[in-house]
Amino acid sequence: IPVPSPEPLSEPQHLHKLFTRQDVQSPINGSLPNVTIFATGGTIASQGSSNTQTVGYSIGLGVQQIVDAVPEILNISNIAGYQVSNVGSGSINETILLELNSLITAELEKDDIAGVIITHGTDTLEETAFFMDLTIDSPKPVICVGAMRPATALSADGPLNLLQAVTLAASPNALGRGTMITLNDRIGSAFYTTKNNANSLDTFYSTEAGQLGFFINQVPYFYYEPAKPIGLTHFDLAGMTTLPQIDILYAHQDMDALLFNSSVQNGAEGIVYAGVGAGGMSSKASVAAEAVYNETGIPMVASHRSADGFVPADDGDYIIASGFFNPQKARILLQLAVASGFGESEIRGVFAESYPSPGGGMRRK
Ligand SMILES: NC(=O)C[C@H](N)C(=O)O
Repeated sequence: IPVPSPEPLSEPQHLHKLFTRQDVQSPINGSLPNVTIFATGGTIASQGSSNTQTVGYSIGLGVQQIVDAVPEILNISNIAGYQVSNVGSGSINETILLELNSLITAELEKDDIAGVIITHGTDTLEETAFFMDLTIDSPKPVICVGAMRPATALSADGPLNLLQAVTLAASPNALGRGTMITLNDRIGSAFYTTKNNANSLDTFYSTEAGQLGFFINQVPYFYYEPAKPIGLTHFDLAGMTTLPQIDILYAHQDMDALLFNSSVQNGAEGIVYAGVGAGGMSSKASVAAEAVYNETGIPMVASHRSADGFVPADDGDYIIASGFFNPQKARILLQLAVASGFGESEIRGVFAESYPSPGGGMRRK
């Protein structure tokens, strides 16, 4: 198949409204719901040099091309699109998150909008989805979608994923469920869903609390009535233009004790560490972490490097337990809490609310 050679875009290109409903070839159908797509890049916007290339491809498709590849979506919705960025999701940053938040908030306030979609690389999609779940206060659906194969690949998954995302965003059944992640027929909760496999199509398969529903012949089927996760804290980002630096440190055998100091010296205002087991680290790193905490008072959150699991409240520890949150989600939560000016006990409360923690706090000092 002929493949154009796209110019990879390395820098985010913000706020280009590429098309409106009027620009789309088919006339606006007043009986269809309106859905707006916010495109950020990722594999769903990528092309390879052949139809068998599934690694090492380049980002280069804009939102208009992504939509043009799935004309069927115009049978179920009127579509508008914004190109917010066109980057691999490892390059999504606070600027893009804040822009997405304010654009989506404004879009969902419009009476004639049924829901919105974020097209996104899958690598960090769960972070953006979690961020939106915590910061967008609307019953209308926010659907995050991506692809694991580039658009040029044999059996590319992006087109059907997009069709399902649009179906979901336009579905009355999706109301009141917060931000969702959809990929490969599955509908997952942004609060709990995690990327599980670096390469396979079913990467957002999650075994525990994350699964909300499934597409059956492109009809979204939900297992439960609309519900919000226990402990979801809403953060109001009005007027916020930056977010604090929160670092993630990865624990391992013989973990370097200086990592905590380096983070703080580089400007971190909070640290999450991906602990061994249920939030552990080497004794020398532990001594260093506590010294940094005593000196700076910055919040430190223990998560787990294992793919799944739980870090329990440890009464008496200065460290805040992440509960069910993996390191990348704990980082988003800590970032929003620090950005909101929360003190340590409030931050502790925000984490503790999402898991069983008798007494509500863990810190004795
Ligand atoms: N499947 C993907 O979308 C991966 C891609 N590297 C990303 O932007 O996250």
